[in-house]
Amino acid sequence: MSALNINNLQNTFQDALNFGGSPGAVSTSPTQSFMNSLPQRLNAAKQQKVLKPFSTGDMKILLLENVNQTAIEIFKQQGYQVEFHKTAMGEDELLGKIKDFHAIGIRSKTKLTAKVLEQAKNLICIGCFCIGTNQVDLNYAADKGIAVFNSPFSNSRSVAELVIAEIITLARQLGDRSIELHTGTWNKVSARCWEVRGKTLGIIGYGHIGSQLSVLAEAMGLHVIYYDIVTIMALGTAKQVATLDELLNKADFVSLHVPETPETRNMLSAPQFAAMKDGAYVINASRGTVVDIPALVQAMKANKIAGAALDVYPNEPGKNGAGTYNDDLNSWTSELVSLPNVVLTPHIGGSTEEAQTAIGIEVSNALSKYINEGNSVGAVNFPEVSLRSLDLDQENTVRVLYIHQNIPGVLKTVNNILSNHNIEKQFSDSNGNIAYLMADISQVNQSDIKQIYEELNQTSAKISIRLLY
Ligand SMILES: NC(=O)c1ccc[n+]([C@@H]2O[C@H](COP(=O)([O-])OP(=O)(O)OC[C@H]3O[C@@H](n4cnc5c(N)ncnc54)[C@H](O)[C@@H]3O)[C@@H](O)[C@H]2O)c1
Ligand SMILES: O=C(O)[C@H](O)COP(=O)(O)O
Repeated sequence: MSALNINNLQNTFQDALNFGGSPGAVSTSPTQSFMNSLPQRLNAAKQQKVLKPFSTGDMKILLLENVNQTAIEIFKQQGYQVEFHKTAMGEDELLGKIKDFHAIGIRSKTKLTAKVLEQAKNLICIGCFCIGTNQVDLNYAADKGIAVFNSPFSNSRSVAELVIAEIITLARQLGDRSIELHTGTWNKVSARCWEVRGKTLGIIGYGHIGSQLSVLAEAMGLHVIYYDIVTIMALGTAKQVATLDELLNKADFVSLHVPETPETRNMLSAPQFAAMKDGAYVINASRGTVVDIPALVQAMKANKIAGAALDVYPNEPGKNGAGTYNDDLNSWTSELVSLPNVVLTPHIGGSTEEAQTAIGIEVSNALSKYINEGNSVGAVNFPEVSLRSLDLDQENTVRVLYIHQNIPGVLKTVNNILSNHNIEKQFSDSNGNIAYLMADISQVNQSDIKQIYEELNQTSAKISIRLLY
């Protein structure tokens, strides 16, 4: 049994991968019970037999940003070579390195730009071991036939819990009282300190995190309103409002939970702060570009905004350590840190043991299934294609993975090439400019394989081909 992994960029037979073992599937689920049973799940995932390349030692995976150890264990279990780094990598370092790897695992700091991906001649897939995927040029990756996976909700609860803590922290000025005592000042005050019961929380973006936050906030007696670009079912007694301005006019606490997009850039800036209630609070644990920080600083200096909790920033350091967060990265840092009732955290919304373990398992399994079987379910930039595992008991069966431009006539051409064999099963789907065909063909002799590859490689719509057998 062997498999060809042929990348269109080189137009050569690049890797010869084989696979053996019994077909199987590793499934994950994001529920609380899933999180509670993580150790058992990890063991199960490790023990489960999956289709895997025979020469797994050829697969090279680069893991950055201290991706959870569970991922390393699962990749090693597959037999892949793993290179692990605790920090993010800058563009120059990536440009020199990425061409050697078949897969890369990152979190929110490493930028996979078109310039970097252009050098990624061997890259099959990218794993974002987090929710956000804005750090990857998703369209460019798709155009190159590189599938991108993430973990859509494994850290949602962790972020929602952090925001709950911040709502009370801001209402009671806990950050300032703590700093004062740390520096020797006893300052027992009740002025402008409030209970949160009966206050209104305005949630911008009612997705996985926003809706989870809604449930927790109502349990503490907050009234919840939310604004979203799509109509979403309210949980509990929360109410969707029609406009952002309506939310800003009514909320005592405003918490942002939108992705980084062109539309969300500076979503809260001077006009939005002006529209908020006097003495309102702002919480941003989404992306640093969503809040115009200089405008926030002005609104706080004018006593319009009574406090802010920020977990994310327009420029974030790629590693931990003193001096990494300073005016070199963000020109407004010194003004922000000098304001009262400002809570600053270093992008830790999703940084809990539970979330990181769950993400490690989920994303490494998704990447393994894509590498070993071609299964792209869960990809964020790519057609989602899956076939049940290849029947390894059946002799002379080959799985064809053909990624191509989404233009008319391609399936006819490809099926013509495959037509001398028996097409056991086939699935094709498209997403924008990209289409992906997966087919299991039987009655294929060793000598046919090279010919199939060469004929597929001649097709003008081809982006990349892998043959698993
Ligand atoms: N601080 C952290 O550590 C941390 C952790 C996880 C996620 N995040 C960030 O939080 C974001 C939200 O996460 P999620 O899992 O809830 O995402 P999600 O996709 O489940 O929800 C996002 C919601 O925002 C809405 N939305 C999009 N554009 C909007 C706009 N212009 N106006 C109003 N609503 C809009 C969407 O319709 C959706 O309902 C992520 O994209 C990520 O950037 C940060
Ligand atoms: O997108 C996410 O999931 C969060 O921003 C967390 O990112 P991190 O894994 O880099 O902490």
